[in-house]
This record gives sequence, structure tokens and C-alpha cells, in this order.
Amino acid sequence: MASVAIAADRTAGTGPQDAAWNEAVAQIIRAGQRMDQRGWVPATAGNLSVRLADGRLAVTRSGGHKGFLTPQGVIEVDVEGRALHEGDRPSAETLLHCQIYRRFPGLGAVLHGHSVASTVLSMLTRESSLHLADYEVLKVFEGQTTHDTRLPVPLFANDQDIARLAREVEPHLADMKAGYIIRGHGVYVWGPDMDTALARLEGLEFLLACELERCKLKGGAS
Ligand SMILES: CSC[C@@H](O)[C@@H](O)C(=O)COP(=O)(O)O
Ligand SMILES: [Zn+2]
Repeated sequence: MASVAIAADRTAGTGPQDAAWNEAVAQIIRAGQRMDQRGWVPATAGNLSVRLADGRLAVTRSGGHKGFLTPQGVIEVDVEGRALHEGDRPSAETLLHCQIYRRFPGLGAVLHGHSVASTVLSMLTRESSLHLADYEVLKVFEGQTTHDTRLPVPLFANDQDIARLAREVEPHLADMKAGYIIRGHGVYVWGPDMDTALARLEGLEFLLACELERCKLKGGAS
């Protein structure tokens, strides 16, 4: 992924200054732009994070537009999701990112977006998962080698209490192959690095868009 120029004069309290941190910030900015171009982060929706090789966590600041991030829009948190620099307010959903990093030690990036397809499809069914089957693009997910498979994408009730939502998600995380969806809200997807996480998000969103089209043609949810 190409680098984004990082301003040298960071303001106090916005995080560390070093090459690895700046690269993580650049990846988050680029990914936010990509997600915005695809219409997956309307208004101030979505949040993005990177885990650096030394274990530091870089996450988007709460409330900003993720398509117009600057270096000041990315801040450092600890493994519990607490800002390390006074005055910083990390994403309201930081706990969900931290939970995923804790569960998967090799993980490098977590992405959350609010696409139309994930929002609408998750509100059309009462099932506890959406199922994606027979699509070639399923091979974008880890361990998938054929279209001839059926991947569940778990659905969880939306909740403004993120700690409670994290407790709902926790028992299911280890088995997830393609991320998960919060009903009427959006998707969480991850990968060993930002490029892979973005590819998986793009794959999942493509598949959800296909499912939405099929629903429209059939006149109901699958
Ligand atoms: C447009 S409101 C969206 C928020 O409530 C939330 O779901 C979200 O994705 C962004 O929150 P943020 O705190 O900026 O990371
Ligand atoms: Zn959200």
C-alpha cells in the first residue's frame, strides 16, 4: 500500500512519532479513503485500527469522517481500549477492536464499516447468521479454496453498550471465517495486515451486495 505523507509537527497528546507508527497511520488513512470511496463509511460511521509489530494499537479517533482522516485522527490505545494520551477520545467501538486483537494474536488490522448491504440484509432476517454459498469470491477468506462451500456470517443485535455487545460476540469469534455483522449497523472484518483486511472487507461487501441484489430479484430475504 502506498504511503501517505505524515505531517512532522504532530500536536501534543495525539500519539507517538516514529516510522512504524507513521506507517500504521498512513495505512489507516488510505484504508479510510478507500472505504469512503466505496460508500461504506457514511457521515462519521466506521472505525479502523492497526496493531503494530511491537504490540501498540493505533485506532481512529471518535466522531471524525473516516474518508478525511489526518494523522491527528489516529490515536494510541492500550489493550483495554484506553487512550494512552490525555485528551484523546478513541472510537466508541474500540473495545470490539481490542477483543479481536486479543483473540487472534497474529492479527494486524481491523476494519468496521456501515454499508447499505450489511445494514439492509441484516434487518431483513431474524436468523442468527447470513450464509454465503457458491460464490467464487468466498476464496478471499482465510482457508477457503473453493466456491463450493457455505460460510456463515454471524449476526448480533445492535447495542450502544459496547462492552455488552463484546460479551455477546466473544464466544463466537474463534469460529468466524468472514467477520461478523451487527444488525442494522455494519460489519467487522480483520486480517494479518491492512491489505488483507481490506481485501476481505471488499470481498465480504461484494458478496453482501450480491445477496442484496438476489433478494430484490426474489422479493425477499434468503
Ligand atoms: C454515524 S454514527 C456511527 C457510530 O455510532 C459508530 O457506529 C461508528 O461506527 C463510528 O463511531 P466512532 O466513535 O467514530 O468510531
Ligand atoms: Zn459503527
